[in-house]
Amino acid sequence: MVLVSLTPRRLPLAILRTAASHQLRWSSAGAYTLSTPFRRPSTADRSTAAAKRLTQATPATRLNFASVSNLKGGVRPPRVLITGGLGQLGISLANQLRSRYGVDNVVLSDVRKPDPTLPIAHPLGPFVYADVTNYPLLERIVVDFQIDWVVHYSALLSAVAEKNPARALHVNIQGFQNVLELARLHKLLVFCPSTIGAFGPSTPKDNVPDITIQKPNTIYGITKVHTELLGEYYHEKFGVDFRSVRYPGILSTDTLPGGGTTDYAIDIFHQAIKANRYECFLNPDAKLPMMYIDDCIDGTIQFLEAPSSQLTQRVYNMSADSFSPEEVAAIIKQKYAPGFEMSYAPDFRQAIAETWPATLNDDAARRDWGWRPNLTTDGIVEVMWNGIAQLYKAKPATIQTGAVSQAQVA
Ligand SMILES: NC(=O)C1=CN([C@@H]2O[C@H](COP(=O)(O)OP(=O)(O)OC[C@H]3O[C@@H](n4cnc5c(N)ncnc54)[C@H](O)[C@@H]3O)[C@@H](O)[C@H]2O)C=CC1
Ligand SMILES: CC(=O)[C@H](N)C(=O)O
Repeated sequence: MVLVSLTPRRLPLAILRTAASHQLRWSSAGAYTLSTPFRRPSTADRSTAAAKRLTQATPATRLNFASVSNLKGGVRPPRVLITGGLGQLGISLANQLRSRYGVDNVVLSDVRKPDPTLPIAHPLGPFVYADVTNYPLLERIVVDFQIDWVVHYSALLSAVAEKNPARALHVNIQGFQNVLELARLHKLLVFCPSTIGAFGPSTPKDNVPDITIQKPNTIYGITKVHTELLGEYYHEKFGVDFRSVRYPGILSTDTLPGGGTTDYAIDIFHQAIKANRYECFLNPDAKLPMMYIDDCIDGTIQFLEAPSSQLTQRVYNMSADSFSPEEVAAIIKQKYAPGFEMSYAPDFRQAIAETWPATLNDDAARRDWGWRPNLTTDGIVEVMWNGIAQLYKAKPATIQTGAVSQAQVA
């Protein structure tokens, strides 16, 4: 894989190229508009390539960037920095945003070197090293690349954080504070996800609303409550366009989970397809909110592009469906692998799962910015099974399995 960095001198050319070759059009109103307004794809769409789906023109309605972002006059698409960009979510978001805004307008950053087997759709797009705890380095990237939006994905997830609390505090708290300060000084839109882990043992279990008791007892949860509160503070006090959603556990086929409590829901498919058995680190009835990655990424883009004036709050629950290990195992056994055997050896992650909600209420996200998931449990299991089975058929040698998350938290 060859990676190039985009220098500021190349930016105007990059923008022109983007406008010419992608879906951007110069409108009579004197603004670049995106001829494909964000459209939530139907389930049927999912058989076609994501990039193709997002670049098909539907000229009837047009998105003027001026209405959705901090861009002056809406004269160009946003330039986006994704921190933690090589993680489970960053790669998928970058693939979609690069199809939508132009490859050079989406800068990926991380502290690890991109592995050629990662499913990066545009490997020649800009990639930079950025430790989010290093403020001057982050500022340099924001200035050099003339960044407008930061999607701040760098974080240690629940299980990894619990094993290394000091590091989690540093990365999750210092990293976010750095991004917020940059947003204040350089007028950036900041999206930083929160999680179901921002709730705790005293939160109600079911149909959990946006505003409720939040007293998590994990380091991860504590750092995410800090994210929510500090982001809201910067919004109120300094007018920073801070946005956050509480993601549930996200399931993906071609990117691996980073060491969380919900990782079993991906591992189970790898092990079922390879060995027809799985030992789960949560109890059979540990029901948690879950979502397929396409819904997560589509919803995130929809939220990023929503006019700020439409948002009645800065942090939203975002839900698709909920299931427990025994429920997903039953579907696998019934529909895909009759001989599949599931056993249970709950570890410290069970104690974390017990403090998280089983179901979320996301009415406000649906009302304010039109959030709708496409897939519920049966659909999620179907795309996971088919997608991972396909991976093993196509290129088994390159697949790192679900054991990765076990190793990370050992
Ligand atoms: N994947 C999920 O199920 C959920 C994720 N989230 C949140 O979404 C965000 C992204 O999550 P994932 O992609 O799943 O995580 P991940 O663990 O797969 O990726 C995180 C990335 O951050 C990078 N990173 C670690 N320390 C760093 C540092 N000091 N500087 C810069 N980068 C650093 C890692 O190298 C990694 O590539 C996180 O904030 C997470 O809390 C929230 C709920 C669910
Ligand atoms: C739900 C999350 O935040 C993440 N997947 C984790 O399990 O830590």
